[in-house]
Amino acid sequence: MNIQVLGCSGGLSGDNKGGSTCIQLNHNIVIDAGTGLNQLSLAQMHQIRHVFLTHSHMDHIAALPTFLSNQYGSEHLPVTVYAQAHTLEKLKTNIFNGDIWPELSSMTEGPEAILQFNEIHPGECIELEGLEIKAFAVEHSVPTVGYSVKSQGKHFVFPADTIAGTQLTEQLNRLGHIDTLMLECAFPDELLPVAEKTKHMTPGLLERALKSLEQQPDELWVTHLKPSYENDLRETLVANPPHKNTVVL
Ligand SMILES: Nc1ncnc2c1ncn2[C@@H]1O[C@@H]2COP(=O)(O)O[C@H]2[C@H]1O
Repeated sequence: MNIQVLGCSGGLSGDNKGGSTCIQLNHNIVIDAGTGLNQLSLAQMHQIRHVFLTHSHMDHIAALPTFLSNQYGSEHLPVTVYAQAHTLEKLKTNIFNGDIWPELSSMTEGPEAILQFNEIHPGECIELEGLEIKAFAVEHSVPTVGYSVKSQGKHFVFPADTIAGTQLTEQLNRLGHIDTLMLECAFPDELLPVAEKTKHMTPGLLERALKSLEQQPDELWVTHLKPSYENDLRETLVANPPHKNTVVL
């Protein structure tokens, strides 16, 4: 498994590195379609056939409409977008509605058929090209799933945007040994009330979530730092790493 984090910022980062959430699992599968997707060349974008969405928030879908339009002319159509019913419905109603962007999800015949939606349910496992991709429900401000990805004996887990709590602990414990856990940390501890309201992590909550696990992952990737607090969060996480193998992305 050669995972590439194309973007993992919790917003518009104001630098030229990465972008918002997009994780490439192999040459044709990504999780989320944030602006990090723009790290790929056009030829690489044409290879992408499967997009697994965690939830409907803009920083996770921002590049999806323009990415799909880039697919005209690609040889490998359609692109399948996997998401929960809530996310698919919001995309149809608010994005692919003929006003903001063409109604791509209704164009199912002929050369315009570049997109198909595939509803997924928490607990469902999809096998694609030697990867086992399993969705699991997490607690966020809109219906959200994380993904567990197994391939070649390795286990990568991305709980997406979420807050520490019983649901996250139970889901992660159920998944067994994790090689790489990619957990978010959006706000500093001083903004705990905002984190609680928006269902995100702070360094303190991240530490609490890790301590609640029956088994520690081999390594922790920390993501989704909100740009306004990024420097502060990096300092805190480097000074007090929540795990012995912590990488702050
Ligand atoms: N009360 C709030 N205070 C600060 N930021 C907020 C508030 N509500 C929503 N947001 C922002 O809106 C964003 C929506 O996407 P996120 O959940 O990633 O993160 C959220 C926050 O960055």
